[in-house]
Amino acid sequence: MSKRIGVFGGSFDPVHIGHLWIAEAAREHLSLDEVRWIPAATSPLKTNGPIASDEDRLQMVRLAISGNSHFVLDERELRRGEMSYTVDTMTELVAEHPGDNFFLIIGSDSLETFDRWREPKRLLELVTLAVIQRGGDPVVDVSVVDQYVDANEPNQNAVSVVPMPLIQASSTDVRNRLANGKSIRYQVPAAVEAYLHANKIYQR
Ligand SMILES: Nc1ncnc2c1ncn2[C@@H]1O[C@H](COP(=O)(O)OP(=O)(O)OP(=O)(O)O)[C@@H](O)[C@H]1O
Ligand SMILES: O=C(O)c1ccc[n+]([C@@H]2O[C@H](COP(=O)([O-])O)[C@@H](O)[C@H]2O)c1
Repeated sequence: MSKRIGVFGGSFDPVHIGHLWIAEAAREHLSLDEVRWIPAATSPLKTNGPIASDEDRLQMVRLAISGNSHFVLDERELRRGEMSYTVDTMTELVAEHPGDNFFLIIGSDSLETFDRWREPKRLLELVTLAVIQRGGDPVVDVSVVDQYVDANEPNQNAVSVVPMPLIQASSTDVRNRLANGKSIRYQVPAAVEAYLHANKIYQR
């Protein structure tokens, strides 16, 4: 039987409660069999690179998703290194899972930049975008993909918007709060909070 696989890429610098809620909402709404979490080495539009080390970001995602049998950690982008182009990752995954259906989970801010991603047209041949409206951002506008989708082609369902309460959590906010000695309790899972404090990550 073919599987429905969610792919959730991010810098996860660090992973926060918004990421977990988004992944779970997408899993439920789209009846996904699994959500594959893929920490990026360097996200192509964040060229300064992440602040925490690859190992720390990986470990925090590991802690965050532990206990959820639908969530899987996929280390391929960190192993590959350099710039993490999603089209490269999806080409590999689709070749490894012929016949399965892939859904790329992204926030509305990521969708807004989609025309600057590498090979967006080819990427849309490989996945359906599962978009989540981000709290504080303009209302999601899926028309950015229109230029890449031929209305006569079978792949018309390029985008699915996942309904869920708006969340304003962001990694930037978590990092800033830590740098200023503020509480991050309940903004990241307790195990991630303990890891950040124990290893003095993002703290001044
Ligand atoms: N609160 C949120 N609501 C909706 N989508 C989100 C939210 N937080 C993150 N995302 C999405 O999750 C994916 C991975 O996010 P990422 O790891 O870059 O964290 P971030 O919080 O966006 O980071 P930063 O604040 O440092 O830019 C992106 O597609 C992003 O749009
Ligand atoms: O492939 C691209 O060109 C591309 C451009 C921007 C972002 N992405 C991916 O989108 C995901 C979220 O990115 P970010 O910047 O919010 O961490 C992450 O997996 C990135 O690799 C991918």
